Amino acid sequence: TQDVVPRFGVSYEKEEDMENEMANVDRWGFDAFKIDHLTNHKPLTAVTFTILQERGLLKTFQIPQKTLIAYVMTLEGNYNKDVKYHNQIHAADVVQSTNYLLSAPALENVFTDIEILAALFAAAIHDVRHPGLNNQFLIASSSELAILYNDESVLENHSVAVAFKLLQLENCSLFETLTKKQLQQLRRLVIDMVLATDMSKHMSLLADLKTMVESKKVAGSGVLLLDNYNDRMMVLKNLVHCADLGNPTKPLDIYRKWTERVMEEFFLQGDLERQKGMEVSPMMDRYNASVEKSQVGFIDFIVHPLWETWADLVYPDAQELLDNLEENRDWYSSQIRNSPTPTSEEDTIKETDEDEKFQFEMSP
Ligand SMILES: COc1ccc(C2=NN(C3CCN(c4nc(N)nc5ccccc45)CC3)C(=O)[C@@H]3CC=CC[C@H]23)cc1OC
Ligand SMILES: [Mg+2]
Ligand SMILES: [Zn+2]
Repeated sequence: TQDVVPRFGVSYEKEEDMENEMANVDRWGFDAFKIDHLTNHKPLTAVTFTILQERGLLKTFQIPQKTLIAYVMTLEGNYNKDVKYHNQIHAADVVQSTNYLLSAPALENVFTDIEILAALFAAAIHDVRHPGLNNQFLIASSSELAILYNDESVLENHSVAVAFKLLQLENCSLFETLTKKQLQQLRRLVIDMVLATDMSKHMSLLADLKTMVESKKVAGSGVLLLDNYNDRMMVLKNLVHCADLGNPTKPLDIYRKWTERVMEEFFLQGDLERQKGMEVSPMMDRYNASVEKSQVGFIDFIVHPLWETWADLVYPDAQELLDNLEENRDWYSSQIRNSPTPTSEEDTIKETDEDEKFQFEMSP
């Protein structure tokens, strides 16, 4: 008999609080931190189980509930709880954000069930076993992982490999009910989407998205027409990439918590670089950082250009997210400790030069 599983896949004490928070699972203001607290650090299992169940994907692919729970619990256990940002709460946030973006009216009936399953699975696994250090550090320190992956998307390759390895564990064979062809298609989609979360691919991904928006083909009903595999793949890669870069588009109180965590993680890497006599990476020197300036630069150079283009693609479905982003950018800009207002022309120029320092080139 199908033994009964808990409503959200995991056990929790406060029934009412859990139901109230999970009621927001389809909203952009969903608070993954609250679910982390209510589930005793199992937010990824709760979110992934609830969303796959809600989309009817377990039924569609005949996936037993207990197999899904066993797999995602194991996956969640392979996220590093001591890492401040790239942990299971970030994974739960990206799954929930990916689900929201997939639900845009402009994308209704655009993607197949296998593509939707692949995108949600890619979001769930995309940072598993993240060490709290970036690719540049792993490469510069000749880490085992950089040697294994020849300096190419080291973290992203590692996360995909670990996630697929976990599928071979006892009672974790999540995709055993899929046909050989479905599994081949899913594996290709997942590898491509997770590898596309490597920020060194950002500029080319955005360029492809811009090209598509310029030549956007829309059916009469306003739904996007994606009539070939490459276009569908490119939109899915950008969708998960947007979810991964979604923090600044969230309600300010949630966004600020992500900023606090990512800066803690970056500063710990900076401490390690300093200890090892390496050059301390930009934004990672706790003794010489402006958190607010970093966020304004991050939004101006990376997040806004991407989200502005995404909002064009799915117009008008992402307008509220773009508004949040612009409001949040203004808030962080207003928080930049107000250096004395420059009294003359050359002071103004000097201050701008100071800001230049914050735009460092994306790694090749
Ligand atoms: C909430 O706040 C953050 C959340 C995530 C990240 C993440 N940052 N990054 C990098 C992206 C490119 N960066 C910048 N590039 C260029 N040209 N200019 C910049 C100007 C100002 C700041 C950054 C940059 C460096 C960091 C990752 O690689 C992580 C892993 C994957 C996705 C995003 C993550 C940063 C946050 O705040 C800075
Ligand atoms: Mg990543
Ligand atoms: Zn991520």
